[in-house]
Amino acid sequence: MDGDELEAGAPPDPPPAPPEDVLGWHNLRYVIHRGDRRRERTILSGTSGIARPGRLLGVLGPSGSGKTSLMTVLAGKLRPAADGRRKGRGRRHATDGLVGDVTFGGEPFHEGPHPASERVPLSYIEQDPRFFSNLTVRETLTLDANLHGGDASDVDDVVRRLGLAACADTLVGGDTGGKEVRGISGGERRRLAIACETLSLRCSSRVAAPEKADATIGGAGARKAAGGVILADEPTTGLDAHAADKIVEKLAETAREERAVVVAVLHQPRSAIFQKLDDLLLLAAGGRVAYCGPASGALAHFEKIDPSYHCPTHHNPAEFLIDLVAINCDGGEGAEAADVARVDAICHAWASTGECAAHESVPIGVRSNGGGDSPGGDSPGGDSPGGDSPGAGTVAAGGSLPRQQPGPLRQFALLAGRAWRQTRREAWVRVTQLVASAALAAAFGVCNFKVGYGPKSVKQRAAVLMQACINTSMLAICRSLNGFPRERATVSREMRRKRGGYTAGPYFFSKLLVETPVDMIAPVVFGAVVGPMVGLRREGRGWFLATLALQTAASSTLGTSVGALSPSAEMALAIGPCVMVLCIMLGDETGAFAEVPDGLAPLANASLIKWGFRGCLCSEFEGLKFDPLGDDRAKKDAAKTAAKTAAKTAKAAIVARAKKKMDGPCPRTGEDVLEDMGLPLRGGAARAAKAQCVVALANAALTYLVLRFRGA
Ligand SMILES: Nc1ncnc2c1ncn2[C@@H]1O[C@H](COP(=O)(O)OP(=O)(O)OP(=O)(O)O)[C@@H](O)[C@H]1O
Repeated sequence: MDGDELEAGAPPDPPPAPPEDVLGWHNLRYVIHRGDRRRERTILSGTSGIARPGRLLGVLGPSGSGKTSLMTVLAGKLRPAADGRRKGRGRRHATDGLVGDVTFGGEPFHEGPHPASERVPLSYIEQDPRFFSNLTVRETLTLDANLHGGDASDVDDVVRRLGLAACADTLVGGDTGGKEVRGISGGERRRLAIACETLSLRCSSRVAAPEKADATIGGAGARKAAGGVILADEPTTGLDAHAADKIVEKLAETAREERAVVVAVLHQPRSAIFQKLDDLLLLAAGGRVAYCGPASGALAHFEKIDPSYHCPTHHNPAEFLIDLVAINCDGGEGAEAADVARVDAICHAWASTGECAAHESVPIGVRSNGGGDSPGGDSPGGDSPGGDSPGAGTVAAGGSLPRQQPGPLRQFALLAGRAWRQTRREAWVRVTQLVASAALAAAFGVCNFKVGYGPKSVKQRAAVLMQACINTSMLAICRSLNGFPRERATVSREMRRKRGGYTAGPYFFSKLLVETPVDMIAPVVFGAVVGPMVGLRREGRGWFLATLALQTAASSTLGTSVGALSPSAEMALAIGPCVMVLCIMLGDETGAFAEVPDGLAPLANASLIKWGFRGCLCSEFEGLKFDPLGDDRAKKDAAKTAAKTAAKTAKAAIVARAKKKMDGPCPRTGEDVLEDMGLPLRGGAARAAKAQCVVALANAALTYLVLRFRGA
């Protein structure tokens, strides 16, 4: 078109046809080197293929053929790096290399400044999906819907569609930090995972226009945006045939109804499951592609390669196909060579097809309708539910925004509600803590009953206070080390969601706000029992209890920061107690555990035990009066005996002997004790409380930053 035509008002070129929402992977090559090149292992070798919207693609192949590795790459957990090194979480190897492209709608899916995965909802259903154990199925889905800006009608709909109505009010169960809670079955769990992803796709795909805000997918006033991508890694493993069948049925339905690209790795699916697959990707060892196209055309394709590759009637086609590309290493050299030759021939046959060439090219023909590139004459574009309207399934410019995603405050409120439910339903943990704390306090009280005000009571008081401090800290740190890292897997999945996810702040601070006050109850009960039994100074008991409560907060946040920094729950549990012992060593003001060298003294300021113990000491000894001949228990007994058996002079002699037995000279006041320890004589408890708050805030800030920048 020349300039004259433009000036004459000729219509401009029509905009290019929107790219079809096809997920493609092109020439993926993933090699692992173990130390040197001779120990190179090829996991994926030139793996290419496509998955179409509205269709369920089943990934089959013998064990070790690279199915999970491929899913990891598609999910973006493993990405090609410019220098060929492996990126992302997990173990790193010196020369690990992944090259190739993953595209969606012809655009890079994970790479580049604006990857398609930023606007296309992407879900990864793990083999063992994790949820909060003390929430019911409905509560889990409702929270998900609310985080996506959806409502109860969305929840009701997915509950019905995924067949979860019967267990909607059952606890999900499992272990997220407490005891193993009995809950829904394995199959229901997987269906719940699919329900969550369906909900996510549905809410995310809504058109943001206010007048259409309440339209549901497929209903008036709404149109389907990019249906999203669901990747399911072995969703049927460990389930009985019927439950596995149901899962695949639901995945296929989700693909159709949400117009999503659904890719599922399946292990030895039975015939009924194979029939439910729309498309099939068959991998041989090393991630080599033996077939990628409509499942209905697979058997014909192999028969075309060699008529002997004919699947006998009544034979499970999935098993037949997997056997066809499996290499039997136990059958002797000859048999193995024959298997290798057969698999080579099959993979070469696929590599020479036009479909394979189309899948390999980047970007592949995804911008066209793509209906003609399927083998076996079966046209995926033709029968794709999403293919009925050219406009349907296109991604709105800039992505279709979901309806009213909740802001941080709303997220905070929703997550605080969940934390509260989880905490409330773990009442048995709290009751156990309370009983254990009260029993421990009683034991302490009996062993140090009414220590009195004699010289010996100085050590006894200090010992009780130190033990109270350590007990409080251990209780709190164990609780958060046990709970926090375990729920990280669930939280990490939720936080990573592009839509309906939440940020570190609302999650962490809602958890802190709900759990910490509840965690404070047991130590306060401990202090309330120990104080009167031991005979701690009555006026100082308020500060004593407050110090224990703050100690709980500081220790909980220390536990969460260790949990956030540790890669796994097991490592957190290994590191946490060591950190606590270090805190005890550095924080012991009496020098009973260790003499901290001067060089390490600044480090001691980070010890929460130091401030907790100091707070307890100051609250106890400030204003305390001692009596060298007073009501020390030993002396009392001695004096009583003396009164009965001897005259006044004899009594004096006994008292003198008792005094001699005591440890050193008796201080006159608590301030003498504080002075000896180098502690402030006035207001020490308040200053220690401030320092405890600083330690707690520093740990909370560290946890927040780790969650914020590294994710849960
Ligand atoms: N990080 C790694 N280091 C070493 N080997 C690896 C690594 N990742 C994958 N492999 C190897 O690559 C091969 C493919 O692994 P992958 O888990 O993808 O296979 P799979 O087809 O999913 O197997 P299965 O069906 O048994 O689950 C396996 O032999 C595995 O041992």
